[in-house]
Amino acid sequence: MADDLAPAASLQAWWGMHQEIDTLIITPRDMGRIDAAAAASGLASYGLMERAGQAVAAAALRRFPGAHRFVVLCGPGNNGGDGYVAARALEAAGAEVAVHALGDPSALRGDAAIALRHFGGAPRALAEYGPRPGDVVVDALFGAGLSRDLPDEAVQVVEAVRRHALPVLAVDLPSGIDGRTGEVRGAAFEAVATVTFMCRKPGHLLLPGRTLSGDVEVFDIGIPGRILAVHAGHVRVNTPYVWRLAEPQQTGATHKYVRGHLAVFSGPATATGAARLSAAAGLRAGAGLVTVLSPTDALFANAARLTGVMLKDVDGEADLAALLEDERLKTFVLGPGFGDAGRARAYAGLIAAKGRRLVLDADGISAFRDTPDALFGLFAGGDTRLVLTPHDGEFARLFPDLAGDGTLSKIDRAQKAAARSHAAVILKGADTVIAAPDGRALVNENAPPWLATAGSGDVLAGIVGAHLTQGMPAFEAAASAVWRHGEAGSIAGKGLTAEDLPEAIPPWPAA
Ligand SMILES: NC(=O)C1=CN([C@@H]2O[C@H](COP(=O)(O)OP(=O)(O)OC[C@H]3O[C@@H](n4cnc5c(N)ncnc54)[C@H](O)[C@@H]3O)[C@@H](O)[C@H]2O)[C@@H](O)CC1
Ligand SMILES: [K+]
Repeated sequence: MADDLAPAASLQAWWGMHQEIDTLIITPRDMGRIDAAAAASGLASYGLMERAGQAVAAAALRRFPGAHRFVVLCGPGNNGGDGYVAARALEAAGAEVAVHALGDPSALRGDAAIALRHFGGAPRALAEYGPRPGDVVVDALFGAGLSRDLPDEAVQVVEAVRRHALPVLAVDLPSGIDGRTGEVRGAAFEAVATVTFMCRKPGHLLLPGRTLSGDVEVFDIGIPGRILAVHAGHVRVNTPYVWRLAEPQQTGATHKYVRGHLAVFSGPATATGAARLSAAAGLRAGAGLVTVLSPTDALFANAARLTGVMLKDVDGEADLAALLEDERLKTFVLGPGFGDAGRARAYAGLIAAKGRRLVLDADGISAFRDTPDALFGLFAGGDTRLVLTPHDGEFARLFPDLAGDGTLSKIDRAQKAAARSHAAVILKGADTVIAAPDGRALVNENAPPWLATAGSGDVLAGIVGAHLTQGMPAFEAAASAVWRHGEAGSIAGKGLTAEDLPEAIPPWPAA
């Protein structure tokens, strides 16, 4: 199994065409490379720290004009250094400031030691901090360098601040959030807002870090975009910038077959609704034609409830094999409400053998729980023709080792799964990650919380299918589907049901 990601150099060029600095997601490891490159280019690193700390102070003053006191908590690394700069700037602005340090400040090195020297004051010990009403906490204990669980001393302060319900402004990341994974290491501050530098980190977008970061402000401390772009990895925020060049062309001459024919497999008579939701979403999302392929016993149930979408009796492999003779049927959605695992495996095999594209969702994914490698083998080689849309539970069925590896972030899991399965993987959740076999990954952030409702996934599968059948590459088809699905959730609004979603799928965003 080739799990090692070795993104091709050409990917850098791929991103280059889609480059927008504010869509970059920089891991702490990428940030190390960027720091080194910035230093090599002659940028003075203390200048970066000075601008970072000043930005934090400005945010504190702007966000908390009524603060009685700013309590700056400074850690043993450069995050603490930012804190000392901020403390100095807050004092210069006339605010009341208290500074408490974790560890011995005289042990600070490099830029952080310079920042302490410029601050000039003597920080008190962290354990001496006694929360008071009116305090605003500026959390500069740990940022990108957090490498293990928070020490007890810090945990106690986190708890005291929470007990007193004091507002927290975090520097770079709330202390305790792992910047690479978004996980809590022992305990973490819950920030009203976080000021981070240049780009967001995975910990700002992946849960629970996303929630605990509050509003994230990204401040430009002066590292040239060119350096960021070259040394960034292959993770971005899912925005139209990433896939707009792959959007299907809508010309006056667009013909329904040019826009592609999508087929969605229905489950048995007792479970047909999921397929119809997918089909309705596929039609709305731009497929020229959509057909529900129904087992014979479910034909009536489907026929009574379909308009616009066509219906065909497909009740077994022979029927499907015959249907696959029609070259215009390019894309299939298999899984929503499907039920029959044996039949799902057989259908997937036929679709793969005929070189068609497949969105495998729900029961279609679970059907391969005992033989995931058989599925991955079906779609190996050539362009990516498979899109997998698991939630965490389904993911664990196909990739139990990845699901159980606590060292991996959600981004890592999706990337490794995509490489292994030769599929574009949509790892669903409030922080959906989309990954390609070549190592590209996107984190989605436009989904409102109420989108997590029964049937929502069926709609998403249909949108992916519509995009694939219009000829979009799998990764772009998947990513743009997740984005349009999120927009549909916002448009349909709070209290939506999945039935409301197809109607609410928005047009493509203006290029
Ligand atoms: N990357 C950049 O270009 C810039 C980074 N800046 C700041 O620098 C920060 C990163 O600085 P560092 O790499 O020094 O990292 P941190 O300041 O986040 O923490 C690293 C220090 O904490 C120690 N440490 C890590 N986990 C610990 C734990 N659980 N318990 C006790 N000690 C622990 C490490 O040994 C190290 O001394 C960023 O978060 C940001 O705030 C800014 O100064 C602006 C420029
Ligand atoms: K922090």
